[in-house]
Amino acid sequence: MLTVTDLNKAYEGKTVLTVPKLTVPPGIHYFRGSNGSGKTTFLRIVAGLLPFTGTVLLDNTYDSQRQPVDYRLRVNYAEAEPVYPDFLTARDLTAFVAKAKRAPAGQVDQLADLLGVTAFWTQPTRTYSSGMLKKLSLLLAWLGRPQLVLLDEPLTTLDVETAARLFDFVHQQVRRGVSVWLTSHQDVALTGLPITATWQISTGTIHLTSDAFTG
Ligand SMILES: Nc1ncnc2c1ncn2[C@@H]1O[C@H](COP(=O)(O)OP(=O)(O)OP(=O)(O)O)[C@@H](O)[C@H]1O
Repeated sequence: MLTVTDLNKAYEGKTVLTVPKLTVPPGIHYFRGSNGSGKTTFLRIVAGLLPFTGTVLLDNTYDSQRQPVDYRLRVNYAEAEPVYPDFLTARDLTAFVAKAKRAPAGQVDQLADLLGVTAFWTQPTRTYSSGMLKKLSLLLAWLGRPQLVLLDEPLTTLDVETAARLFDFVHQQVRRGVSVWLTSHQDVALTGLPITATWQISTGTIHLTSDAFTG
């Protein structure tokens, strides 16, 4: 469903990631790697948020750089450590992203209830704990009708009850055909999700480590 070709990413002239060719089928994909290996860089590239050279193509149709609007309607991303303008509330940010992502009616309320964001809906984000910021970022990542949702470290700072509800919801979405990629320094088995394949990011590139492809 997603193909990466001739990817090269450098920061300040120093290459951190080189991926000659990578094809990731639908399903739940786990990207692991040590600190600084390039997981966030890779997810941000796939999310269409970082400049790079090469091609990222969704479903052999949507090029992240040539058709950024169509592409980003289909690929959503939740940051590992979300940062928002501190005067905005969950309600403000959700309204903005819901419009951009063309969220269907009722979706915002459903997700806000699921993730417990309703409890601090009108508070400015400067008053949020790290877990509250995480819940908001996870809500934003499901808005619209994404085909691929990228979750960077979804387990960190999330309370156990919310995590259970989130991963139950993720599993439902996967059964409906949505693909999910995630990174985690914690045991990914904690998500309870059936992982399609695990990928290792190291020495500046990406390799498949286990190939279940059961999805
Ligand atoms: N804005 C930046 N400017 C310069 N170098 C950067 C920048 N962002 C990341 N890097 C470098 O790119 C490499 C990959 O970083 P990245 O954040 O993608 O790693 P990561 O695998 O997500 O790490 P972690 O597990 O610690 O979150 C690191 O060497 C890092 O120092």
